[in-house]
Amino acid sequence: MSRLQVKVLDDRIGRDFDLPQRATAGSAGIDLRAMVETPITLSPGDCELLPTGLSVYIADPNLAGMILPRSGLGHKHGIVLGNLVGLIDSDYQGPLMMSCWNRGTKDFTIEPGERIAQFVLVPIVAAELDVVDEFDASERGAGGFGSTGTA
Ligand SMILES: O=c1ccn([C@H]2C[C@H](O)[C@@H](COP(=O)(O)OP(=O)(O)OP(=O)(O)O)O2)c(=O)[nH]1
Ligand SMILES: [Mg+2]
Repeated sequence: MSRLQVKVLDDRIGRDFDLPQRATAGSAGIDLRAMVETPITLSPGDCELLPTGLSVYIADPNLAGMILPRSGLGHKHGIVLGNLVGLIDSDYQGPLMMSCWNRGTKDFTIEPGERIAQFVLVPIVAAELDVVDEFDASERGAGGFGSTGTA
């Protein structure tokens, strides 16, 4: 288990709402709460930047954070992320924000403290770019975008 530094920016966390945590011991993600002041209704197509009430400092450049949708909200209600996936740099120390997008067909109301997305830590391979004139030949070469067929 790794450690992650977190600042609580909203005093309702720890008082009215638990600090975000894993729903089960094996959960990959930590659910993030929408720390809005009042319920917010997203009409179909609406996208709002919502605070999590937290900032995190990952510190290790070999790690990054990702904010991902929750599958139940995404599949059943069309509530996903406006940036599809949020990527959190290891040196970012600002407020952790969620871009929340209603890609569905009905209004959806988010209550203060509702868990609407999840945070995961992932390893990063930081590569330097080596400029070359030719690549060593590979089996695929430049084929892509369906070049191998579907069967
Ligand atoms: O869903 C997100 C995505 C990003 N961030 C924060 C953390 C991240 O480290 C920073 C910058 O994100 P990114 O690099 O994706 O955005 P950018 O548009 O390239 O901004 P910048 O020029 O600041 O890098 O914004 C969030 O809080 N939530
Ligand atoms: Mg950037």
